[in-house]
Amino acid sequence: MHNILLTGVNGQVGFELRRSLQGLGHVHATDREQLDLCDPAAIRDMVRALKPTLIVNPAAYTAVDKAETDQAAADAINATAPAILAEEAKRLGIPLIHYSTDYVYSGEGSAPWRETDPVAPTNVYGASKLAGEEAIRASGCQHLILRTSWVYGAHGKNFLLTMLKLGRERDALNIVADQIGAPTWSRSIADITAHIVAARPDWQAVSGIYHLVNGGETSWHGFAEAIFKLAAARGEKVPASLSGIATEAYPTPAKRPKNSRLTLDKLRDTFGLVPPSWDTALELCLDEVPPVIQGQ
Ligand SMILES: NC(=O)C1=CN([C@@H]2O[C@H](COP(=O)(O)OP(=O)(O)OC[C@H]3O[C@@H](n4cnc5c(N)ncnc54)[C@H](OP(=O)(O)O)[C@@H]3O)[C@@H](O)[C@H]2O)C=CC1
Ligand SMILES: Cc1cn([C@H]2C[C@H](O)[C@@H](COP(=O)(O)OP(=O)(O)O[C@H]3O[C@@H](C)C(=O)[C@@H](O)[C@H]3O)O2)c(=O)[nH]c1=O
Ligand SMILES: [Mg+2]
Repeated sequence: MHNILLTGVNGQVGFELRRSLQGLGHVHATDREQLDLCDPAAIRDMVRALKPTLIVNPAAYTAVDKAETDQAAADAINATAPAILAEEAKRLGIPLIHYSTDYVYSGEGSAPWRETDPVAPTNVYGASKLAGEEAIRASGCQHLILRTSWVYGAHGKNFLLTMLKLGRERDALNIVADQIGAPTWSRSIADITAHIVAARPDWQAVSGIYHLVNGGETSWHGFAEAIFKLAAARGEKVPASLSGIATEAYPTPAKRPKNSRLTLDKLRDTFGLVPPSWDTALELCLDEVPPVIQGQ
């Protein structure tokens, strides 16, 4: 029976982890009020009082554009907090499961990234997440760093829910078509995390970085097309026009990688786990988002 310390329970992945980790032990789920990750002493006190057998840390500073002008906060939550969790995990001799991002890669080229490829983040958020990864590795604790991408779900702030809302409000949408990656359902991330824990791996032997995304690839424009196809089929209003545009035509404070393709070979070869394709996951997720039909 595990005694699991879970952070960021109100986030997309944290919300699903609370559900997926049940049955593996007691889940001590914390939100920002119960455990403020900007407070290193609070993190240490919490871990030392709870004496968990596993720490799972999906909490993060995820506002990519805001991070460009808010680096101190991004670093505190994405780099310093994981460093302290890792130090405490090392002291207790327990594993830490942490989440990272496709935004650690440069985005150059078109070949799918492998976990061993060089990293070169192009924005503050990506750099802060990379610093978190490095601190965990340097701590020497048993760890899984699960790099995911383009996370969405029925809860929280994400591209799926933004598209459904904009689709109701606007007749025309322009969406970037030259950033390629895998939209990933928060539930897929949580379920696969739970499968790994349930398999009781030799944590020392499996410690390292793994990609964990839904299968296949598309652009944000392709993702939006799939969302509106499914939304239209259930009677929701969708935009009359959906255009694919170049990244340069959608200026944002943070630079985003164009190539976010991530191979899943290591996850499959190590744990025998193969996440569903992104379009299958999207259909399953939409089943849980109630349709908004105007005039009803
Ligand atoms: N979202 C995405 O598209 C992607 C996410 N990832 C990574 O996956 C993981 C999960 O992301 P996701 O679930 O989408 O993130 P969310 O932004 O949905 O959730 C993050 C959670 O972290 C919490 N948090 C932020 N600051 C603090 C703090 N100081 N103390 C305690 N809690 C805090 C937030 O709390 P509050 O609700 O109070 O703000 C929120 O509940 C993260 O590591 C992220 O970097 C990787 C690739 C893509
Ligand atoms: C709303 C909107 C977005 N876009 C583009 C901007 C961007 O390139 C893409 C996605 O927009 P978002 O604001 O969701 O992007 P963003 O929040 O940067 O998403 C990223 O979040 C972090 C936390 C990660 O780790 C990444 O994997 C990735 O999911 O769509 C349009 O082209 N048109 C639009 O109308
Ligand atoms: Mg976002």
